[in-house]
Amino acid sequence: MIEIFREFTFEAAHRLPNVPDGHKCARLHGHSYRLEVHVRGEVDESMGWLMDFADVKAAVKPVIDRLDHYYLNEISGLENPTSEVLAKWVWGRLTDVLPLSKIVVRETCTSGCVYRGEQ
Ligand SMILES: Nc1nc2c(c(=O)[nH]1)N=C([C@H](O)[C@H](O)COP(=O)(O)OP(=O)(O)OP(=O)(O)O)CN2
Ligand SMILES: [Zn+2]
Repeated sequence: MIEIFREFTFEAAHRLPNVPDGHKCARLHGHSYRLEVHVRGEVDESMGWLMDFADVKAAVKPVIDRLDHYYLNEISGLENPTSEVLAKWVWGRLTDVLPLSKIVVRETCTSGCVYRGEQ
């Protein structure tokens, strides 16, 4: 078993509607999000790879296109767009097309979320 990953970036705005009064994240703001999509499986011996990185990119493109330069709160399922909710949402959009092992969402250089599916 081996794991490969590809990293993506997108810009998006959000606010967190359920935080306590006065919390800064209740205000509209934006992030340069970074998204890692990890897939796992066996190496194809003749190719020497699990799958082509380009195929990972192609599978994730519709997800990035749905998020990039949007107001996340307006997207169905992202009404409360925390990193955790976003990671699960991405997993849900990709689980039928890629052998996922992990989704990593980074909101900032220092904060993010890792989702490994329901285990
Ligand atoms: N568990 C979570 N906590 C927070 C989330 C989240 O998605 N999950 N999101 C936020 C905000 O979106 C915020 O914009 C990012 O948080 P934070 O790292 O605290 O922001 P800063 O870069 O401004 O951090 P400072 O250390 O205050 O500079 C908040 N929490
Ligand atoms: Zn934020």
